[in-house]
Amino acid sequence: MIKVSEVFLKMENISKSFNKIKVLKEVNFELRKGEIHALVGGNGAGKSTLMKILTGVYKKDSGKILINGTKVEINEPKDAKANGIAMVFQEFSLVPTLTIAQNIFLNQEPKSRLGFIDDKKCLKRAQALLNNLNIDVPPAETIDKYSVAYWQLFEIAKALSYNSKILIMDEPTSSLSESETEILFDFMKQLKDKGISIIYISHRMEEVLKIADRVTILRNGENVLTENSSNLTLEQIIENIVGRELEHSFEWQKREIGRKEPILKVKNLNSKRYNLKNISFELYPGEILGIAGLMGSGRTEIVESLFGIKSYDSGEIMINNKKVGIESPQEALREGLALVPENRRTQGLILDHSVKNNILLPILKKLKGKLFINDKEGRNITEKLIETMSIKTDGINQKVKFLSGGNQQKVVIGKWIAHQPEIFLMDEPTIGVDIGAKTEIIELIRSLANENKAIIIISSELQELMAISDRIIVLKNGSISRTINREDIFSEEELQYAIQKG
Ligand SMILES: Nc1ncnc2c1ncn2[C@@H]1O[C@H](COP(=O)(O)OP(=O)(O)OP(=O)(O)O)[C@@H](O)[C@H]1O
Repeated sequence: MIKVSEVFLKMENISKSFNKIKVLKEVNFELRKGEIHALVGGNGAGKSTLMKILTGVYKKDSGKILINGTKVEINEPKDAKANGIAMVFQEFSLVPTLTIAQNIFLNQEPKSRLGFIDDKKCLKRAQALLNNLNIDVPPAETIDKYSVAYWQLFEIAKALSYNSKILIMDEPTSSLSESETEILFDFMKQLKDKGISIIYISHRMEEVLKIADRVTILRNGENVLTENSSNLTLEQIIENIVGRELEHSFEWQKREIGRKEPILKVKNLNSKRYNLKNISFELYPGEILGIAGLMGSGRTEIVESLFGIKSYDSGEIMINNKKVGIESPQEALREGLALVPENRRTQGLILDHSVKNNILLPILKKLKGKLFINDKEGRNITEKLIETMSIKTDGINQKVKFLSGGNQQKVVIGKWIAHQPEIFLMDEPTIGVDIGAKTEIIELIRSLANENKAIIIISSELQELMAISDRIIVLKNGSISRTINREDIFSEEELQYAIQKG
């Protein structure tokens, strides 16, 4: 066992500005050998920027970095790699059709003397690495046979393949189920015992308290606290992140819904390709319907089928008692649906466009005056949304790619709110969103429902699902195993049990 005390990495007085705006203000951060150190903070607090400086993606304006007491210069990614610093990517960079070994050594394949890729050497090295990490899988197998939790482990193995001593993990559990998270946490504890230090970025505070030895909180580019996690409570962490008491909470409120005529009826939806079996349910105006289930249970497939992204073999979708045959997102929009997708980077935003253009995109037609687009109205809508959703941006013309992850997510939601659909489909709408904004988004969804909008929400965060849903559909292997009124569920554990057992 490594004794967690030796300071391994020190970042001293790190400052960084973008366009004269200081996003890091003399930040100090320290990492011990064999330590799991959580780096937390609100959206735009500066976590990623600090880590991008450590990994050589951005250059710091001032401050210094020391490893084992010696000052190091990290000016580009290869300097970070040479100093044993590796980032585990949240958006997986693995290729499903390649083997575990090929994925681990992708772009750094062992070569034969003649310069060809040496598959045997690759397999042997992968086996040694996997053995060392106690990952019991055959390296010659393709990775598509494994669950996302294992993909995470392969990503970590890949990061460790060049002898990294510091691992940076950015929201690693956001697409993992509870049991998969356990697999990852056990693995992280093993790495810790091997003397590897982990910087753990997360917006899930219960997990932070569970896995981290110490916690550093950034707020508005400043380090406001570094403390042993055993000395901290959940409330203290949240208060320091937000800088004030939370305005809203995760408490469930019973809402009255007039269940006369459903706005949406789904009857016997089947899809062999996407493994959906006899999906039938109804959604009422003003209702928030939660969808719970494990990864791969068919949650995303249902909303994508409704939105015309995925096709289905048989079944019926009715909106306002009229049968619809939605075959594309454009048709779905016309029928009054909107989807906040799970993967905002590829499906939700045009990163090179401004906040304003992204928000106005779905309503451009509505804004078109006789000859030109009504710019003033567009600006007003955008400014109002930025304010109500507390989107942290330099202005309405800032390119979305320069916003922090959580603020990008708010833009995705904002753009569909501006569109004012009758039916909202939301797939993990608060992934990457900080705790303060999460409660605000929950409140916002409630107010949409109070305006009689109908909402379907998928979330793997049960606390969130319990806080917001009026009814919950539980999915198992592509079928609805149960539909439960929220008032009949008394604890998160009960819902967890229903999800696992069906
Ligand atoms: N390349 C850039 N150009 C301009 N501004 C930037 C750039 N990168 C980051 N910023 C700004 O710096 C601030 C800090 O962003 P950063 O991504 O570090 O936040 P974060 O704490 O990681 O947030 P999140 O939890 O949302 O991921 C934000 O206001 C962001 O808009």
